[in-house]
Amino acid sequence: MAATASPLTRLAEQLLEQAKALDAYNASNNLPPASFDTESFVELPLEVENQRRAVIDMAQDLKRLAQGPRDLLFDLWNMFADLANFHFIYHHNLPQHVPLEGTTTYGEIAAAVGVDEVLVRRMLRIAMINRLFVETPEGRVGHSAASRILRLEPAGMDAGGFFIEEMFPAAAKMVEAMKKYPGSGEPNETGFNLAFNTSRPFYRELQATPERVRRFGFAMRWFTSGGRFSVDHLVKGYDWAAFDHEGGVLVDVGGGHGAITFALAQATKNLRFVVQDLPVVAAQGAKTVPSELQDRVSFQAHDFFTPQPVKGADIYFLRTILHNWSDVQASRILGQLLPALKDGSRIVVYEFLPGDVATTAWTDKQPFNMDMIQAIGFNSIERTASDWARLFQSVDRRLEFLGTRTSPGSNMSLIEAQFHEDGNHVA
Ligand SMILES: C[S@@+](CC[C@H](N)C(=O)[O-])C[C@H]1O[C@@H](n2cnc3c(N)ncnc32)[C@H](O)[C@@H]1O
Repeated sequence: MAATASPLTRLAEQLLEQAKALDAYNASNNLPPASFDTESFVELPLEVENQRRAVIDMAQDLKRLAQGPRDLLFDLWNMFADLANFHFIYHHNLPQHVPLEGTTTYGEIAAAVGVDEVLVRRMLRIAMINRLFVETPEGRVGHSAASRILRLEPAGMDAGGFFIEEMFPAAAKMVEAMKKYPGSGEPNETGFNLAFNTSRPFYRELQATPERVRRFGFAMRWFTSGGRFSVDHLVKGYDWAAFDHEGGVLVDVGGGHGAITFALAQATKNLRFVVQDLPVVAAQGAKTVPSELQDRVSFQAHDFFTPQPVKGADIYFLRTILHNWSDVQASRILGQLLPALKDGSRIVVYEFLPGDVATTAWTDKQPFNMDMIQAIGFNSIERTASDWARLFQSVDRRLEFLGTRTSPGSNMSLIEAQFHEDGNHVA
């Protein structure tokens, strides 16, 4: 009698099937097979994207099964080492010191950044285990696909810089902050506040240093590029055309440097956009409006804890805003919109949406990563669908929660509410 396949073998067999499907997709589209040298799986049809996700989830479990629980624990605990290693790479901007094509030596990199060669070699070899950079058989250094992205896309380094220089120090202080301020929903009683020795909330603290504002804004823009993060999911995932008429207005509340507004403006013809943010952000963003959008896009300095100055807009749009604020603060932000709303105005929120039950799928983890960021830096929460329903209902009975929707292949979700002047939608 044949022995029943073990979980390890079963998983490996299932994975093999999906991996072959991915290879077949590349081959039939004249794409090179996936490798660490070139970027692969950039834009995929939904079915193939689902196969890719299945491979990732199974590979992750396969690795963990093979590791066993002890190695799994060490892997977890050593994550700080990888982050410290990346900090070195970020600080010395090492991707820029490795040529796009061809290779260089550890000595040349060390001389260029003014650091000891042995130290540079140690750091790069650790990075190589994470598939950043490669060492040739001759002992020279070149790019991997991932480090090449960091060389070609400075905003990718900004994204890394935000994680490593803002959130990583704050993370180390999260538990201390929770002990010092038990149950706090205040934005200035966080790990970030202890790490940076400031009483200002994260975004206010950044305002004091325009370079930190710039880096954060560029990071946010970078997060809208590519795959499951692509802004295309938002552009295609909502009926913007229904509002694209003469006189239609969308207010992008806390719209940062305007990345989302620019994408929505490109996809519409008549809709006008007002991007609101704190003064330094709004001033930086205003300088970047593409010339063809200048008659429909404007920036405005506005604190969303004060009354909304644009009255009667069709849509008040908040992307990754409310997740940075506890329920008490988020209710205050929504409350400042109320006097500006007209009958039928929509509040459209775009956020990560963790499921209401636990998951072990690695590809479902992003909303949970974001939830950790909220706990570390903001004393806030990444809300589930039922949390959103509760939040809107608690703000005002005239707000009808219309529900959530997630475009296939997207890792963010749309959450929508509508204002009814007479409150008659209430059953
Ligand atoms: C996570 S970012 C999101 C930016 C943009 N919505 C996006 O998705 O790219 C949060 C934004 O809220 C802005 N912000 C924070 N506090 C604010 C306030 N009190 N009034 C207006 N904007 C604020 C920040 O400056 C930042 O641009």
